[in-house]
Amino acid sequence: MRPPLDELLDTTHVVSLPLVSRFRGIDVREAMLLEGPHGWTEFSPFTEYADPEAAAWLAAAIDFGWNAAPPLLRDSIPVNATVPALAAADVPATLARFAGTRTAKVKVAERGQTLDDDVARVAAVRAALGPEGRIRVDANGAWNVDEAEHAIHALAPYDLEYVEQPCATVEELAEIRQRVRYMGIPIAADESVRKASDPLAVARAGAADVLIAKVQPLGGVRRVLSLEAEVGLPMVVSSGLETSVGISMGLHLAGALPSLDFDCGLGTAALLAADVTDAPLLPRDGALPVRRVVPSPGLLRRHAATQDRTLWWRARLERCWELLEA
Ligand SMILES: O=C(O)CCC(=O)C1=CC=C[C@@H](O)[C@@H]1C(=O)O
Ligand SMILES: [Mg+2]
Repeated sequence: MRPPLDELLDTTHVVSLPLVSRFRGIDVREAMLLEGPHGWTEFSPFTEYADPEAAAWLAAAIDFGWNAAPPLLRDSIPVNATVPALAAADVPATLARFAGTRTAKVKVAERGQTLDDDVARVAAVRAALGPEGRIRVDANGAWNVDEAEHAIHALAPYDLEYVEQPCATVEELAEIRQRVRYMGIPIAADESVRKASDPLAVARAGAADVLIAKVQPLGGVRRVLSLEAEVGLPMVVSSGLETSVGISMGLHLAGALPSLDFDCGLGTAALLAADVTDAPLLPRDGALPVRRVVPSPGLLRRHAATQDRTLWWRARLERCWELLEA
C-alpha cells in the first residue's frame, strides 16, 4: 500500500554525505530520509539508477516507515569490514574503522587496476586478520569467465569464504561456479539478484551458493523475507551504502531472517565521513545492534543537499511513487 504523495513529501530531508575514500566511483553519498508512522526510513537509490529500478528502493522505504517491522529473532548482527579497491598500504587504516570484525569483504577487479593489485590488497587483509579471519572478494561482475577462473586461482591461497558476483550474467556465474567447484570456493550473487526482474532466476539456474540481499533494491524487509522462504539459499544481508537510517532497515531484515550463517555487509556507515545521527551504526566488537535510528536535526541541517539536488530528489520520489501500486 502506498501512502499519499503529500504525506511522503512532508517529512523529507535530502542529505549529501562525504565518504572517507572513493567507493564504487563516488566520493559523496546522497540520500533522502523520510519519517513514517513507524519511524525514520531512507530512500537512496544511486543517482544513476533509472526510475523503474529506483521504485523498488521507494517500496522498501515505505515498507520500513509505514509498517511494523517483522518480529526479531536476534538483536545483534555480526558484520564484515568492507575494503574498497585501495592500495595494499591503506588496508590497515581501513580495517581499523570496523572494530572487532573477523570478516572482510575486499573489492577486486576495479577498472584501471591489475590482478596484482587485487592480490596485494587481499594479502594485506589476510596479514591483518590472521589465519582465522574470513575473506570474501567482490568483483562486481567485472571479469569474464576465464578472467574469473584465473583471478580465483591467484586469490585462493589467501583462503576465500566466497567470491561475490565474479561475472556479470547468470550464465557466466553458473559456468564459473562449475569450474571452481573442485576448489570448494562458493559463488555469491549480488547484482544478479538485486538488478534482476526475477531475483530467483539465479537460484533456479544453479548459478550461486549464496545470495546477497540488499533490502532497498529488493523492495523491503517483508519482500526479502518472502523471497528467502522461496529460494532456499543462505542470504548475506548487505548495505546499499546507506546512512545509518538505511542501515537500520537492513539490520531489521538480518534480525528477522530464519537463519543467518554469514557475517553481514552492514558495517558501511564506517565508510562515511559524516552521518545523520549522533549515534551512528558503527561496528563494535564486530557487530551492530538491531535498532531504529532517529536523525539529529543539527546533522540534517549541516549535511543538507543543495536546493537543486533536493528538488531533484523530490521529483524522483514523485516519479517513483507513480510507479508503485496504488
Ligand atoms: O557488502 C558489503 O560489505 C558492503 C556493501 C557493498 O559492498 C556495496 C554496497 C553498495 C553498492 C555496491 O557497489 C557494493 C556491492 O557491490 O556489494
Ligand atoms: Mg556486491
